[in-house]
Amino acid sequence: MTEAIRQSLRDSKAARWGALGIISITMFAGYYLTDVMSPLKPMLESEFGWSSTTYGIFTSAYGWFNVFLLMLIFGGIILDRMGARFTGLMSSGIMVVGAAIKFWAISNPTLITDTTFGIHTQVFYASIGFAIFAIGVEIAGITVSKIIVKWFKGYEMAFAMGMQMAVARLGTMLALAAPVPLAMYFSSVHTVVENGQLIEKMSPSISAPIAFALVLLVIGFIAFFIYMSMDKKLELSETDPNAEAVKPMSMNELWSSIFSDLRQIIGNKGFWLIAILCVLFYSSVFPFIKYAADLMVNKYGLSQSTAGMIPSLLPLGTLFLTPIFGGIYDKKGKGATIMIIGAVLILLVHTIFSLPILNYWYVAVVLTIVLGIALSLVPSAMWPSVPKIIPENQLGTAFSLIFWIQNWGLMGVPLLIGYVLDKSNPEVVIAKAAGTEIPLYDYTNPMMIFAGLGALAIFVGFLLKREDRIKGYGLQLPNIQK
Ligand SMILES: NCCCC[C@H](NC(=O)[C@@H](N)CCCCN)C(=O)O
Repeated sequence: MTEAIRQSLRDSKAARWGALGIISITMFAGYYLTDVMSPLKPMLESEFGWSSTTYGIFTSAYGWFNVFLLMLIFGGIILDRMGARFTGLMSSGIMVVGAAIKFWAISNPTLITDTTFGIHTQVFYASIGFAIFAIGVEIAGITVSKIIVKWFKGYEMAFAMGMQMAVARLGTMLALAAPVPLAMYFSSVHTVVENGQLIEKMSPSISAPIAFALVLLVIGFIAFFIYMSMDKKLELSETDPNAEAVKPMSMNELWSSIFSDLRQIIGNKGFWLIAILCVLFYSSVFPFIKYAADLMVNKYGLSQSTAGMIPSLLPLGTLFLTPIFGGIYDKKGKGATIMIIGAVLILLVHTIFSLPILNYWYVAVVLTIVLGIALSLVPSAMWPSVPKIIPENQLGTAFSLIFWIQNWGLMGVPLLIGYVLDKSNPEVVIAKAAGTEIPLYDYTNPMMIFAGLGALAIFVGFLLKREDRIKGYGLQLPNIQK
């Protein structure tokens, strides 16, 4: 046994970090497409006539198929049964298809005037594309998590997860900073009649940043092909030539193994606490990112072209901090405590954002940086804690269930925020309908919702710490085995 472990490919530092580098490219591209529309919200409103509710519908599409069609859960089951190579290739292919549909919808001006199922046809197809893409990016996320456990267990696992998340956040950062400059760079000039006069108008190309995403996703798809050969080598290096071949399962055995896995996972209280903490935490960060640029325009008086800059600082801090906190967890432990501190920061930041005072851009910068620290703390400890609660052969299913629960929040919260924003600002809705000058949105209520999620996350964090004490999961212990 010891001999077999010593000869495994994952014992080579270069091999495991090389594998991580390759799969990180796929996730980088996925995260870029996920948030590419955020800084474009004001443009979508002015160019295509979207409202905040429309934008909320589009954004919530991320969870439609994952949540209602249980795509994520199927993805986890497929991952545990078919393996990382098949699932990774399938999911990165789905990402490309979804992004292509979204690109087609956004770049097709003939869709602007019609409606489908009661919504703007353009929004409908863009949302369908985004929903398909989201199946891919979420299943790719769980696949990558399982791949990291496979290569790094007993080694620097939290650090590796932190590094992968850092590269993915680079994608988020690019998505917040690049789309407006890209849309402006590819803008076109056309002549319109206004007040009886012919005037030249600049129209930004909203589809250009999405075309860029499509190119990145194709590169990510190709990168996964390269990873597949490494995965095969890893498996060969760990296969015992004298071991008997595994007997294929009958259909009945397959179903009963799936149900037995599901039963064991959902009967585990630690799993539920991690999943609830996950949905509360992520719902107070990722949906916030979707509105952050708009918040900067409306609360802090920034121009549309610079508004994405401050939110892009959020992932910037996480690039360095997530691996650092992951490294601390690997060496010193204290996973539950790290998650609680992150949740406290969330509450603090969103409470200050909700106050109708301190409307200075530099306050927004400081708050965004602190939010970035929270976005480093919680994930750096949360994800490497899952393998301490769930056995490796059920990890794909467990990650997929956690992501599934999280997706309820990623889908519901942006929709809720868009709705609350329109409801709390009827004068904006009226002005848009009348075509008069649009007043600023008041973001107090949406930000209070985000703060409330942070408060609940702190509570659940303490429950998790208590459960860890009772069950001895080892969340407060280091990951590296000496
Ligand atoms: N190895 C940990 C993987 C989880 C990383 C986590 N991603 C998610 O939670 C996704 N379900 C949602 C991604 C949304 C992308 N903006 C993360 O912290 O990114």
